[in-house]
Amino acid sequence: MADAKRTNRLILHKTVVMVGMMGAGKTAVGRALANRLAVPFRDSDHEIEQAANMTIAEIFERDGEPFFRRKESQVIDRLLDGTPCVLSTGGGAFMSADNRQGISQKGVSVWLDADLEVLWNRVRHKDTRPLLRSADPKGTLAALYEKRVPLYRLADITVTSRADRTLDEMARLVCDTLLETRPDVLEALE
Ligand SMILES: Nc1ncnc2c1ncn2[C@@H]1O[C@H](COP(=O)(O)OP(=O)(O)O)[C@@H](O)[C@H]1O
Ligand SMILES: O=C(O)C1=C[C@@H](OP(=O)(O)O)[C@@H](O)[C@H](O)C1
Ligand SMILES: [Mg+2]
Repeated sequence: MADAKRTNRLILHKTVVMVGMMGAGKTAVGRALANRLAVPFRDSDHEIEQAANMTIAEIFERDGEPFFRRKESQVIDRLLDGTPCVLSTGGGAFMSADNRQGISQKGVSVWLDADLEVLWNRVRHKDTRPLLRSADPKGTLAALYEKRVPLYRLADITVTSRADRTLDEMARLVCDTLLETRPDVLEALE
């Protein structure tokens, strides 16, 4: 596997869509994975922020969450129709049945599965996530976790994100799992 990376002979046939809770590492691992696969990296939150010239928090505040969700679905649809890339979504994107359908038809979903403590430790120091701007952010995160995990389980591939795994280790694990289980998505040329 390491050789395949070194000789740059990995061919990505379908877009890899990172899903999971806030703090799971979708953005950071997605970027490392794109680098490893030598394909473009896209992040739906970043695309929305750029198009609106506003932060996610400002969009939530001014236009509301339903507006944000519509933009999110549009961005995901558009990027799934482009050349294969790594696409990191926001934590709520996989809750929509329409988004899940588009992702499974045109790409492959990878759930970064982290437990609540790991997630909390990764999001607690930042106030950029509007849904966690509550009186009890840890309780809010826990409630979202309970509600969302059954849907994340529907993802095509699951990779466990433990506290002791680095970003590069995570990217390698996702890459190796795709190579082993999804030759229709990722191919290593001899
Ligand atoms: N496997 C990991 N090892 C170390 N730090 C990580 C790991 N995964 C995520 N992080 C860190 O946790 C924070 C949240 O990650 P991020 O990629 O923004 O998550 P998400 O996009 O899923 O909300 C970032 O500071 C990121 O660098
Ligand atoms: O879980 C969610 O509903 C959200 C997660 C965020 O992205 P990350 O999961 O990348 O933090 C961002 O899309 C928005 O704040 C809403
Ligand atoms: Mg992110």
